[in-house]
Amino acid sequence: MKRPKLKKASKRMTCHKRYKIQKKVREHHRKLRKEAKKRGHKKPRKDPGVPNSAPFKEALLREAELRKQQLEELKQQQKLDRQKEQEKKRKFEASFGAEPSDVDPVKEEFVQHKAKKAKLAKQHPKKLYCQELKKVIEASDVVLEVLDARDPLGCRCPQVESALLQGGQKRLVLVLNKSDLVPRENLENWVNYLKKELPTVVFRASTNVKCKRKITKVKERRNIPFKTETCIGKEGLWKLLKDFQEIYGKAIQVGVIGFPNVGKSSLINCLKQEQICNVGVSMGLTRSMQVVPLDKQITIIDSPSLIVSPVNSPATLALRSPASIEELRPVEAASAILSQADTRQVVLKFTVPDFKSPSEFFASLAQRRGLHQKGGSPNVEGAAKLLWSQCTSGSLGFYCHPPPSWTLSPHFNENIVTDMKLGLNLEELEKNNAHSIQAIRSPPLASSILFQSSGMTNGITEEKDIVEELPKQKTRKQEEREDLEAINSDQESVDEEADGSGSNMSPVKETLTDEQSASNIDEQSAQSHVLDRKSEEKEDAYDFSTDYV
Ligand SMILES: Nc1nc2c(ncn2[C@@H]2O[C@H](COP(=O)(O)OP(=O)(O)OP(=O)(O)O)[C@@H](O)[C@H]2O)c(=O)[nH]1
Repeated sequence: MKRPKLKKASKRMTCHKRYKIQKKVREHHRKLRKEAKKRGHKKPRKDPGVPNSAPFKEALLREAELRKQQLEELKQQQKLDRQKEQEKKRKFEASFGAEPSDVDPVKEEFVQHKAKKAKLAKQHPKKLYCQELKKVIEASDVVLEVLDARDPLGCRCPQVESALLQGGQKRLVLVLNKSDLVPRENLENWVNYLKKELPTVVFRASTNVKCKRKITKVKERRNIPFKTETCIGKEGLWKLLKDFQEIYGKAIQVGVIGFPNVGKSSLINCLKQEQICNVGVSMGLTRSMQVVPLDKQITIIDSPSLIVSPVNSPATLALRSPASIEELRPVEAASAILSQADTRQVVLKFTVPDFKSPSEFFASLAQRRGLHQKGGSPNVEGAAKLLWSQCTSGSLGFYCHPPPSWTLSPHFNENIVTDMKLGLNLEELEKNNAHSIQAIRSPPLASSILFQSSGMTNGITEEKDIVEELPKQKTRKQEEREDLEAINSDQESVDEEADGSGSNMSPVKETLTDEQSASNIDEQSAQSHVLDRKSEEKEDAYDFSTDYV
C-alpha cells in the first residue's frame, strides 16, 4: 500500500518571531558592512552609465561589454587552473604518499607538526603540558621556579624539583612573585626561610596593561606600550642571570616554570619590557613553550603551568588547578579556599556580616557586590566565582606564615644546596632583595587575610600518571568560539612566519585577556557568568545561525 505523503510543516510563525528574524538579519548585515569598512573596503561606486547625449554611445557600450566578458573569461580560466593544480597535488600525494616538488617540505612538516599538536591539545591537554614542560626543563641551564608570595610553599612542586635535579648541571632559583600582595614582615620572613635552601629573588611583575579588547596577534600585543616602573626586582634577577652566564661561560637558556597564574608570563614580559607573552586572569593561558631571547647571551623560555596531582587537598586543587572550577564547581572550590582562611579577617576585608557557613558568606558577598539572580535573590555561585578568581589572580591579598622551624626539603641534601649557590654573589642578591622589599608598597598586616597553607603541592611530571577527564559535551556556541580561535591562531602563526619575527616555538594561546583593573575584571567575569547563564535560560527556540545562511 502506498503510504500517504507527510504534510510539509508550515512555515508560518508569529509576527514577533518573524520581526525578530528580520531584525537579526539587518543587524548581521550592518555588522558585516561595519567590519568591511574597518578593513578598508569601500562600497563600490555605481557606474553612472553613458549619457544619451554622448557621441558613439553604441560603440562605447559594446566595448564595455567586451571588456566585461574578457574579464569574466579570465576569472573562469584562473579558477580552472587553480582547481587543476589542487587536483594534481591531491593525486600526487595519494599515489606516492610524498610531497610533490612544488610543496615546501619544511613548511609541510611544520604544518603537520602543528596539526598533531593541536589534536593532542584538544584530546589530552595535560599530556601536551607535560611534554612541553619536559622540553623546557631539558632545554634549560637555569630554571626559575615562580612562587606566589601569598603561599610560596604551596607553589613549590617536589616532583618537578626532583626531576630537575636528575637533569645534571641545572640550577634552580626561586622567584617570589606577587610580593605586593603580602605584608612586608611576612615577605621578609619568607625570603629568610627560602634562601636557606635555594637562591631566592623578590619580584613584583608589572600588571599595568590596560586594554579592554582581546588581542590574539603577537604583533598587536607588542605594540602595547610597556611601563616598567611597577616592575620591582628586575635588576636583581638580571644580575643573577648574568652571574649564571659567567659561571657557565656560554649563552644560557633560562626556563620559567610554576603553577598556573603565579605570574610566569608577567615576569618574562617585565624582563623583556614588552608584551611578548600572554598574560591574563584565566588559569592555564600558556599552553606551549615560548622562547624569548633577552639578549645575545640569555634566552628565556616560558612554559605551560605545572600539572596538579588529584591527591592534593581541595583548597590546593581550587587554587592551583585550572580545571578546579569545572571539577569542584565554583561554590565548592571557593568554600575549600574559605575554609583555610581566617574568618574574622575575611569578614573585615569584604565588609560582610559574620557568617556560619560558606554559603551564608557567598550570599552576603553577592548582596554587597550587587550580584543578583532573576527575581532578586543573591547569586551565590557568582559570588563564589568572584572570590575564587580574586584568589587565583593577583587582586586579593592574603598571606601564610612560613613553618616555625626550617627543615631541608626531603628531596634535597646539603650538597645540592651548596651546588645551587656555587659561584653566586649571594650578598649582592640579599642587598637587592632588601631594596625590592623596601620599594614594594605592601598591604598592612592588619588588613590582610591569614591563610593556612597545605604545604608543597604534588605535581605530575610523567605523562603516564595523567588521568584525562572525558571531554564534556560542548555547546554549539563553544564549538563556534573554538573554531574562531583556531582560525585566529592559524592567522597569527602565518603572520609570524611572514614576519620572520616568531620564535622557533610558536606560542599557542587560548585567549588573551589583557591585564585590567583586577577587581573590576573579577566582578565583570562573575557578572558575565551570571548573564551568560541567564541568557542561556532565556534563549527561546529561535537560533539565528541555523536559519540564516
Ligand atoms: N598583584 C600582582 N599580580 C600579578 C603579578 N604578577 C602577575 N600578576 C597577575 O597574575 C595573573 C596571572 O599572570 P600570568 O603572567 O598570566 O601568569 P602565568 O603563570 O603565566 O599563568 P599561566 O599562563 O596560566 O600559566 C595576571 O592577572 C597578572 O596580572 C604581581 O607581581 N602582582
